[in-house]
Amino acid sequence: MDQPATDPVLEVRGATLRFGERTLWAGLDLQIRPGEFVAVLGANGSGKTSLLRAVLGLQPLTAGEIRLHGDRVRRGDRRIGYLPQQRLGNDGTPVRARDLVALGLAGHRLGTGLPNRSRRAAVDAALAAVGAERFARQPIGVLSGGEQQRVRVAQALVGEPTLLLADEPLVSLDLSQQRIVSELIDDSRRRTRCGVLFITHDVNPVLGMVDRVVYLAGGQARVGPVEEVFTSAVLSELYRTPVEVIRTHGRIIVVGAAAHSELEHDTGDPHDPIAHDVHGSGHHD
Ligand SMILES: Nc1ncnc2c1ncn2[C@@H]1O[C@H](COP(=O)(O)OP(=O)(O)OP(=O)(O)O)[C@@H](O)[C@H]1O
Repeated sequence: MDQPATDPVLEVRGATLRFGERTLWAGLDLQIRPGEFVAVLGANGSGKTSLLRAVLGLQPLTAGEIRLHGDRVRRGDRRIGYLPQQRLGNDGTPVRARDLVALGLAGHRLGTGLPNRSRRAAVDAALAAVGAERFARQPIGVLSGGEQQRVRVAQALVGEPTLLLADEPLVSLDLSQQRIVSELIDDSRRRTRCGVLFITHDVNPVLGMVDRVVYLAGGQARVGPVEEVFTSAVLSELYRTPVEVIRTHGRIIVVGAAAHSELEHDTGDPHDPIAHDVHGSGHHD
């Protein structure tokens, strides 16, 4: 990492989130520096989206604090680009891809402070960066899932955020589209030096890209490089049940031996809930 740019973009200190008796995560410490790519993993309901909502200033913590460039997080901070969990498909909305990207400038200094020509140039550059020029004038609903997701990446990045939050951007995409979208985000963070916090059910599509992972399970969190967190010992401790981590053909497979209380409510796969969750083959909600 370049020396002058080492001040963290995001600092999470001692963050704890409880809903009633239930602790989603406790004592979470995490720093993201410019250009760092951090993936958030964990079973369904482990609190991944809640963590992103806390960073967005939408979810108050039970304890601890979250700072963005040293400031306490607050709603609507334009230094954050947000790629929400998407609903793909044609909802009949006639909004064109480039209009959606332009919405990423709404309320932004680039959106209000610049002449139209500069705004158009910013949108064009964002579309070009994700290779979406070809379908920029088409209604978003007619695009493929991967194309839609490229447009959403452009929308999240057009305001030049210093932190990109992505909530399961690979879900519903086939393997080649997963690769395209994750590489786009990887290229963007290298080019713009934005930090990335990226939720994914499956670590494999981002294996060669992520600097560190945050693994949430059993009310606990582990933060570290993939090779330190994805071990049978660490995941068995987090899940409080024997879990086997297998590396084969450059992929990581996590096999859970038994059901776990945290997973009972919604995995839909009573035989192998952890493997199901980690590999994201059957996303819910
Ligand atoms: N405001 C709230 N009040 C009470 N419970 C909540 C609230 N927000 C979230 N929860 C609960 O916290 C748990 C974690 O939710 P969250 O969406 O963060 O999990 P997740 O890890 O993103 O799950 P998934 O992988 O299923 O998307 C869920 O059981 C959810 O119902």
